[in-house]
Amino acid sequence: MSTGTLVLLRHGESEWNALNLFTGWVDVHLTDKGIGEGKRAGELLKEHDLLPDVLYTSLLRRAINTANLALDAADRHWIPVVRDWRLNERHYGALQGKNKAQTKAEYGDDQFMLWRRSYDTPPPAIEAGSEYSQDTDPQYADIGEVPLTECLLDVVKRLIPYWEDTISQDLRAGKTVLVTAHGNSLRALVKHLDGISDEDIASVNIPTGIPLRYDLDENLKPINKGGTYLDPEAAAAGAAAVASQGAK
Ligand SMILES: O=C(O)[C@@H](CO)OP(=O)(O)O
Repeated sequence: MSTGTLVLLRHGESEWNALNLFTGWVDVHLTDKGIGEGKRAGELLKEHDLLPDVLYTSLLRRAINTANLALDAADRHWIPVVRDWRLNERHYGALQGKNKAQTKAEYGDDQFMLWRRSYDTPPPAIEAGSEYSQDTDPQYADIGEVPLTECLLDVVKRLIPYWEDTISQDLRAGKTVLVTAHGNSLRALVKHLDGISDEDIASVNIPTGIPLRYDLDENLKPINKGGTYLDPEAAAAGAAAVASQGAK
């Protein structure tokens, strides 16, 4: 059987994306625009005859709800679903709930970029038990130690073993796999797939709500390096908008 097809989808715009707040593991809702993006993503899947056999999502409602909207629009609402915390967004530590523009103004461009896009420098840890910490959240009771902050390297360390054990196996079995997750958890996966260096990953940004298709060889290496967005123009505009967050 030939190797399956991978489709990555970042959730649609969330309420905290719209407010320009660092989000991480805070479980915020989609905006009306985000709901529309989820539906549009499903229409794109249908138009491109890219119909998933199985869905993987994080445990966060913005990814779960985006995937449900997309699959409903693509008439694939019935496929099996696997949800796992290892697909969660990067934990943003003490920055969770803080405004990006204010953080940039307060700490300066370099520190802001270091926290936001460096590979191995995590933001300061969030205080356990504080409003935007997940350390006492029953949702994560069985995962051992809930992170108090993460850099992208930490996400790679939790996500890639999971990828090897689960998603890869479905791809090797020839399935079309939809992974609905987050800006930074998908950056970790794209880094692994495309072999992007620790430095170059800083300039890779994933737009909300646009399916990104990867065709993989038998070693699960991309045949189309960087993948192919189903709406390339909207994806370029969306990625540029993510890159410039914090500017205002
Ligand atoms: O706030 C976040 O959790 C992420 C994704 O929205 O933001 P950033 O793109 O700044 O890493």
